[in-house]
Amino acid sequence: MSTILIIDDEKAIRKTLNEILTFEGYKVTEASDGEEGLKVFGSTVFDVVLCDIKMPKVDGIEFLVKATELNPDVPIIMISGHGTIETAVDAVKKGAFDYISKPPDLNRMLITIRNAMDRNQLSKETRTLKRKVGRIQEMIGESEGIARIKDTIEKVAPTDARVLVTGENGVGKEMVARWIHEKSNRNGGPIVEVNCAAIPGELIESELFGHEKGSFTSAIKQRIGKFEQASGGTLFLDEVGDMSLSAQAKVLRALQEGKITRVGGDKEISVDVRVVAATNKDLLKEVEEKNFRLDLYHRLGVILIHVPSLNERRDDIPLLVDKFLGDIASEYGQAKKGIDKKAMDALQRHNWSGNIRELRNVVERLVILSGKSIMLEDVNNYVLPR
Ligand SMILES: Nc1ncnc2c1ncn2[C@@H]1O[C@H](COP(=O)(O)OP(=O)(O)OP(=O)(O)O)[C@@H](O)[C@H]1O
Repeated sequence: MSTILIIDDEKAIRKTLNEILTFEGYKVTEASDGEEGLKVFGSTVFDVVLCDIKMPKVDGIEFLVKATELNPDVPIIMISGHGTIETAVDAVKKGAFDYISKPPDLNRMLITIRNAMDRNQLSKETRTLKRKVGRIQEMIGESEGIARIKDTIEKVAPTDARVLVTGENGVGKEMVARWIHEKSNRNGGPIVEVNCAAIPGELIESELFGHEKGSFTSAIKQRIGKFEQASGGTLFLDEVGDMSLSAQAKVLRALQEGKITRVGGDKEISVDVRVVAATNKDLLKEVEEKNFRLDLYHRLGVILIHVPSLNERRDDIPLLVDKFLGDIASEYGQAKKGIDKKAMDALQRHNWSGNIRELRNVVERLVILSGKSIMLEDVNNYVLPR
């Protein structure tokens, strides 16, 4: 059922609009001023908002500006009273979907709402399409290790089971997480990534759970956290081994109860999120050293997927080299370069230290520096022995 938020300080108007729209089959929520409107808007996603311009505390324009910052996708229709038409036009310039005049003409109002709903639907579809176009790359590899991973992904993706992906840097852990999401029933929803190592300890909780305005010095406005953003989809916690113990405790609670509380807030918000985590650390060792909670380890690692390093799956190297030769050629707008068998054998035997990213860099270097075709001597010259 499509949802509408009505914000108006005049009770009679709210009541009338509510009755009409409920009769039309919409689910309606009311707020009596911009401040209350922002609170409700911040905790629920509506399809359309109807907002009066002249209101006490936070007026319609202020609501529009703040709400658009919080979620630019929800169309907001301004309700303009006598003398606020100019402001209404201004509001449209500021991003409002449209405006209707008070007292509203019933047909025009319903058409405007229908159009707003259509635009909302369209932007949702565009997002889904964009996700599909920006599709994740194919997972290359026929080695036993990769075949087992692909098989596990097929089995676990459609369940909501949590998965912990382990392996060295650059082995393809993120790719595994993206495929789990892609093959799951949540693939219409978002996959939201958090790199726990890249976020300073004191900010991680606000990053994950969001914060209310003023909850700490730099919290100048309300912010939705990654758990909420990922609702209906998948949350990918990368480098989970680097998360602080206090954030671990909150993540554990979120996983146990399916609820989060924003930093500085007191309301519990339900989230429907599947978590896939990844780490290059030995988490059980981290548990022994008291850097990681055992209970969280068990919560995260229902299914364990270990991605082997490149040196442990040498059979895949020729396939990866071939794929990169193709990718690089199309990036450069050139014909795909050939590679001599001896050169390929040398790449396959090479002692790789930096996994797939290093392999790709090496292939790119060879494409740039070698002649018509990549020869053994190019590999000897341009790939440092280890
Ligand atoms: N099997 C594969 N086939 C093709 N490309 C791959 C494969 N595995 C990884 N890649 C590519 O290698 C790069 C590194 O992969 P990814 O980011 O998934 O690794 P990671 O283990 O998550 O790395 P990090 O530990 O640095 O987060 C990416 O560009 C990815 O597309």
